[in-house]
This record gives sequence, C-alpha cells and structure tokens, in this order.
Amino acid sequence: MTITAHRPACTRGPLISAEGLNGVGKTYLTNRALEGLGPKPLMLGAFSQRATRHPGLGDALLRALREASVGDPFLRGGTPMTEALILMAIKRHDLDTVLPELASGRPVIEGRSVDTTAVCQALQLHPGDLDAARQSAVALLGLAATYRPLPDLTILVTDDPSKALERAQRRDRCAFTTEQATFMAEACTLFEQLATTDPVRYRVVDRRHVNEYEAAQQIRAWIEGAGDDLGCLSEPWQGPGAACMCCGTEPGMNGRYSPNS
Ligand SMILES: Nc1ncnc2c1ncn2[C@@H]1O[C@H](COP(=O)(O)OP(=O)(O)OP(=O)(O)O)[C@@H](O)[C@H]1O
Ligand SMILES: Cc1cn([C@H]2C[C@H](O)[C@@H](COP(=O)(O)O)O2)c(=O)[nH]c1=O
Repeated sequence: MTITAHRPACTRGPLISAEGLNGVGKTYLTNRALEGLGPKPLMLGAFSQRATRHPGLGDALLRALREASVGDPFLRGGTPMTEALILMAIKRHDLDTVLPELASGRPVIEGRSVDTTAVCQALQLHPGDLDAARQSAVALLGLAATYRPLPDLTILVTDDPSKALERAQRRDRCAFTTEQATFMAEACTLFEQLATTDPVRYRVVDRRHVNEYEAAQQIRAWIEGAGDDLGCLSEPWQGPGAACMCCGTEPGMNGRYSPNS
C-alpha cells in the first residue's frame, strides 16, 4: 500500500536572515527590496543599532560582550568559544522575542544571524588557518541549530571586501586597522564557503556582478517566495515529537504526515 504524504503548510511566517560583511549593504539593499512590499516583514535590527541602555536580557548579554571586547568591531574579547555561546544565546533571545510575530504569519528578517557567529568565532578559533576555520564554522552552525531553528532562508550579500570596508569606514567615520581589514577579508571567504554547504537555505547576491537595482530585485523575490510551503518550527532540543513553536501542531496531528511516526 502506498501512503501519500499530505502535509498542510504551517501558517507561520518565514524566518529570514541577511548575512555578510560589515558595510556590504545588507541593511541598504534589504530596505530597497522591501520598498512597496506589503505586508511589511518585521526587521530585527543589526547589533550595532541596538541601544546600549536598552533593558532586557538580549541587550544585557550584548553589553557584556561589548564591554569585554573593549571597542573591537567584531566583539572579540579573547575567549571565542565562550563568546560563541553568548552570541548564540542572544540569537536565541532574538527568536524568542519574534515568535508571536512569526506565529501570526508575519515574515521576520534578522539583520545577521547564527551564520555570522559561526564565521567570526571560527576565524578566531583558527587564526591563519582557513581550512580549519571552515570546518569549525560548519560545526558551530550545527551547535547553533541545537539552540534554535536555523533561518528558513539566509540571504548572503557579498562583495569585494575592500568595497565593504570602505563603506563601513565611511558610514561609521572610522578607520579599521590592517588586522581588522584582514579579518574582514577572511570572513568574506568563509561566508561564501559556508553558503555552498547548504544551497537550500542560502541565496547569494554578489555585488561584484549585479548593480544595486538588480540586487534589491533578487532579494525582494527571495523574500516574497520564502513563505511558500513552510514546515513547522520545532524546538531542536525537544526531538522529533516536539510541537510546532508557532502553530502548536504535533507531528501526526490533523492528518499531517510525519516521517518519524
Ligand atoms: N548601493 C549603494 N549606494 C549607496 N550607498 C550604499 C549602497 N550600498 C550601501 N550603501 C551605504 O553603505 C553603508 C553600508 O551599508 P549598510 O549599512 O547597508 O551595510 P551593512 O551590511 O548593513 O553593514 P553592517 O553589518 O556593518 O551594519 C551605508 O551607509 C549605506 O547607506
Ligand atoms: C551577530 C554577530 C555579530 N558580530 C559582529 C559583527 C559586526 O562587526 C558587529 C555588529 O554587527 P551589525 O552588523 O551591526 O549587527 O558584531 C559578531 O562578531 N558575531 C556575531 O555573532
């Protein structure tokens, strides 16, 4: 007998992240992409835009990282694994705060998510060894995926790292050190390598090959398509029997097909 799987799509909104180097244009291009789009997705602001005095656990953790990294733009305080776990906790906190919006069907866009954590922390764990960093970045993503579901869609904006550096410096009226510029160039390589490991989740827009209009159009189309046929979102640490964090459906409920039942 053949059992036909029938899985009604979950009513939740898609969880989308924008990733890439400082100054690469994640915010600029996403805002362009969203112009005239309705209903508007909820934008989860970039770390640097978060107020230092804002109450709440997520911002308190970020404040602790900022203080420990004494002004380093990549929040490097010298203990990369501890920092990785705190960054993952912040990203978990971000997810907790947007769950009601996701559950209501609204798309949510994270300005940076756990891919940045994987890339930046892996580079710190293996200075000067990009191969080892790539392996650790993949492993760190696996660890992050036990804290919280990964985004449904990750848009990597990439470019010549020197162009991103130039924009970040102009915007922030600062000068990155040579070491920081090298860190950014390595992060660029690692982001691009990480994106090849999961072609279903990642979409890459390379500003070396498309103009800003085309880039915004691509991003808009990806965001519009991200809500199609979404599965339920379950707590990774609860295992295959967990109910959906958004619609509450348990595997096997309402005639849903569960591969694990
Ligand atoms: N195509 C463009 N034309 C003009 N200005 C641009 C363009 N792309 C980006 N910028 C400007 O470059 C700067 C960096 O872009 P943006 O803030 O979007 O980068 P980001 O990837 O969000 O960076 P970060 O992660 O550091 O916050 C901004 O001042 C932005 O307005
Ligand atoms: C999430 C996250 C961020 N960072 C670094 C990367 C940037 O230099 C700053 C803030 O960036 P934003 O674009 O303003 O969000 O934080 C990091 O090193 N690790 C992370 O996980």
